[in-house]
Amino acid sequence: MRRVIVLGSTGSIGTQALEVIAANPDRFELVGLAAGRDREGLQRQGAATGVTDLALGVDEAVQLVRSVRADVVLNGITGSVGLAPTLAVLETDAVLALANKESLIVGGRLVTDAAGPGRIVPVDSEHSAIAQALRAGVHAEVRRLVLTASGGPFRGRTRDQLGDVTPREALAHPTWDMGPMVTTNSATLVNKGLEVIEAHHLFDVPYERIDVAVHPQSIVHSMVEFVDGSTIAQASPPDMRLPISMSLDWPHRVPGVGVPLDWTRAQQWTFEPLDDDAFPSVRLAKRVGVAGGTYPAVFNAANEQAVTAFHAGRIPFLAILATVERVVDAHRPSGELSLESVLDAERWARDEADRQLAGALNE
Ligand SMILES: NC(=O)C1=CN([C@@H]2O[C@H](COP(=O)(O)OP(=O)(O)OC[C@H]3O[C@@H](n4cnc5c(N)ncnc54)[C@H](OP(=O)(O)O)[C@@H]3O)[C@@H](O)[C@H]2O)C=CC1
Ligand SMILES: CC(=O)[C@@H](O)[C@H](O)COP(=O)(O)O
Ligand SMILES: [Mn+2]
Repeated sequence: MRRVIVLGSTGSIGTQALEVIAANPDRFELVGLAAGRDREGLQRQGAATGVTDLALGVDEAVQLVRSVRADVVLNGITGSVGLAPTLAVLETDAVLALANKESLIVGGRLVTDAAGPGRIVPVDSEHSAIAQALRAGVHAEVRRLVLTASGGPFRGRTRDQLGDVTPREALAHPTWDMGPMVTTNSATLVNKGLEVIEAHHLFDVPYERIDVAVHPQSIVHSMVEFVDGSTIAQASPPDMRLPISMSLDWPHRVPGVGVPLDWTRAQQWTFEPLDDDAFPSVRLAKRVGVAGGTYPAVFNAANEQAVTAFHAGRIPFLAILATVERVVDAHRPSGELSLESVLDAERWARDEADRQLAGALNE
C-alpha cells in the first residue's frame, strides 16, 4: 500500500489522480491534499476522502510534505511556484511524481542534484512514455528522444493567420482537457519547448538529440530511437490517468486504469515536422536550455506573465512569444546557479516582461 500526497489536488491532474487513487484502494492510501486558492473545493475533497491533512497555498503545501509521511508525492501544482514543494519532497524519502514540469525547468541542476536515482517519476505524458520505453535500462543504447506534439488548436496555420486568434480559441485544445496555463502553452508550442528541457533533465540526453514531431492524434506519446535504428513508441488513447497511475506505483502498471486502443477499427496516426517559422517556441526553448543557468527560469517566468496578459485581453497571441524572446535576450545572468539566483532571475523576468508588455501597449 503506497501512501500518497497530492499537491494541486483541485486541478486537472489532481482530480484525475484522486480518481485513480479512489479506484485502487488496495494499492493507494491518500494521506494529504494541497490546493492553491480553492478552499471550498479542498474541504469538499477532504470530506469525500476522509483525509484531514489539508494545505492551502504553497507554504502550507511545503509544511504538509515535511510533516506527513508519504511514499509518493504527486506535484500537480501549475507554474514555477511549484519549485519549493518539489525541493521539499526531495528532502524526504518519498518519490516525487512530477507533473509540475516548471519546477524542474526553472530549478534545473538544483532539482536533479537534490534527487537521487529513481526519485523523480514523470507524470507528463511524453516523459512517462519515454520512461516506459526505457524501463529495460537501455539508456546507453539511446540515439535520440522524439517528443510528440499535438500541434495545438492552430496547427497548420501560418504566422500571418495567428495574428487575431482569441484566448477562447487558444483554450480549445484538440485532444487534451487540461488547466488554462498548460493549454495555452500547447497553443503557442511553449509547452513542447518546456518539455524538451524537461526531457533533457530527466533523461540526461543532450539537446541536439531531442527532437519534436507533430502527431495530431496524441496517441503516440513519445518515442525513443536506439543506436540500431529501432524505435520504441508508447501508444494509448489520450488519458492522463495512465501516466498518473504509473507515476504513483512506478514501475508497475495499474490494471484497468485506461481503455486500450481499438485494433478492430480503422485508424490513422500521422506525423509531420514542426513549423518552426509559425511556432518558434521549441527553437527558443532549446536555445535557453543550452544556455542553462537561470535562462530557463527567465523563459518560463516571462511566458507565465505574457500568458496572463493574453488572457486578460491585454496583448495579442503572437506577443506572447515575442515578449518571452525579448526578455530572454535582455537577461544577463549573474554568478552560480542557486535557489536565490533562480528566484532573483524570475522576479527580474516578471518585471521585465511587464515592462515590455506595457511598452508594447503604449506603442
Ligand atoms: N492537465 C494535464 O493533463 C497535464 C498537466 N501537466 C502539468 O501539470 C501541472 C498542473 O496542470 P493542471 O492540472 O492542468 O493545472 P490546473 O490549473 O488545472 O490546476 C493547478 C493546481 O495547482 C494549484 N495551485 C495553483 N497555484 C498554487 C499555489 N500558489 N500554491 C498551491 N497550489 C496552487 C491549483 O489550486 P486551486 O485550484 O485551488 O487554485 C490547482 O489545484 C502543470 O505543471 C502542467 O503543465 C502536464 C501534463 C498534462
Ligand atoms: C497531456 C500532456 O502531457 C500535455 O503536456 C500535452 O503534451 C499537451 O499537448 P501538446 O502536445 O499539444 O503540447
Ligand atoms: Mn505533456
